[in-house]
Amino acid sequence: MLSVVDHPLIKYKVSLLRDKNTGPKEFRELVQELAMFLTYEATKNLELTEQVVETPLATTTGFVLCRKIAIIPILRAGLTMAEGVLKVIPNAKVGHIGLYRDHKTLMPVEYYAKLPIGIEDMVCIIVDPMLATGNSIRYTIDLLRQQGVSQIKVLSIIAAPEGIDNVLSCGDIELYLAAKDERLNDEGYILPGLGDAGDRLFGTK
Ligand SMILES: O=P(O)(O)OC[C@H]1O[C@H](OP(=O)(O)OP(=O)(O)O)[C@H](O)[C@@H]1O
Ligand SMILES: O=c1cc[nH]c(=O)[nH]1
Ligand SMILES: [Mg+2]
Repeated sequence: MLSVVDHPLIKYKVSLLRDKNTGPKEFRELVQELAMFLTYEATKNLELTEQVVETPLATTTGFVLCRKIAIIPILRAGLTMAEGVLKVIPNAKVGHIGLYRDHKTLMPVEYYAKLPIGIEDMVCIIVDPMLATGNSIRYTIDLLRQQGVSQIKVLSIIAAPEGIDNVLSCGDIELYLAAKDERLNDEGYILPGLGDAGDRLFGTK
């Protein structure tokens, strides 16, 4: 399932993010805000159970989420998105997956993984602002499935068509995007994209 979330504020904020003159402070704030918007859309179908709640005046029916949520940021750039998701779901667990792309093969290289105990029963939300070839997200989906996870949502800000096809071919995935771009360039960067998200977030270039 693919959803390119169509909203004027998302379009406006993605445009600011793309701008090469947007500095790291504003860039980080925009990534967090866009993650919050995508979370709102991606959590619309979460299951609830009823729970009695006492207001100061009466007893009424309230609701709680049926299942625990785990946010899975792909390092480094996913970390800032995770902060945005946590603002909306503060009790979520966080499982970190450290990946970098080999510049020649464009395949992900794992350097860290720490997942919450009991993750197999949680709804997992993978976050990474850039979906280029899709290999990093695909690797993370495979890793989660090996741990027994069955419900996976993916939030990404900008995606290339090649990466979208790659991720959707994993099957039984909900993919939420803020923008679908034109293509990848020869170095595997998204066009028009926004450049290197990790470097812009953390000032490493
Ligand atoms: O869809 P893919 O082709 O796999 O590319 C996307 C990945 O590339 C970037 O990470 P990068 O490897 O630059 O590492 P970084 O986040 O540490 O900068 C980005 O944050 C994604 O994780
Ligand atoms: O365009 C791209 C592709 C991968 N990673 C990025 O940060 N940007
Ligand atoms: Mg990465």
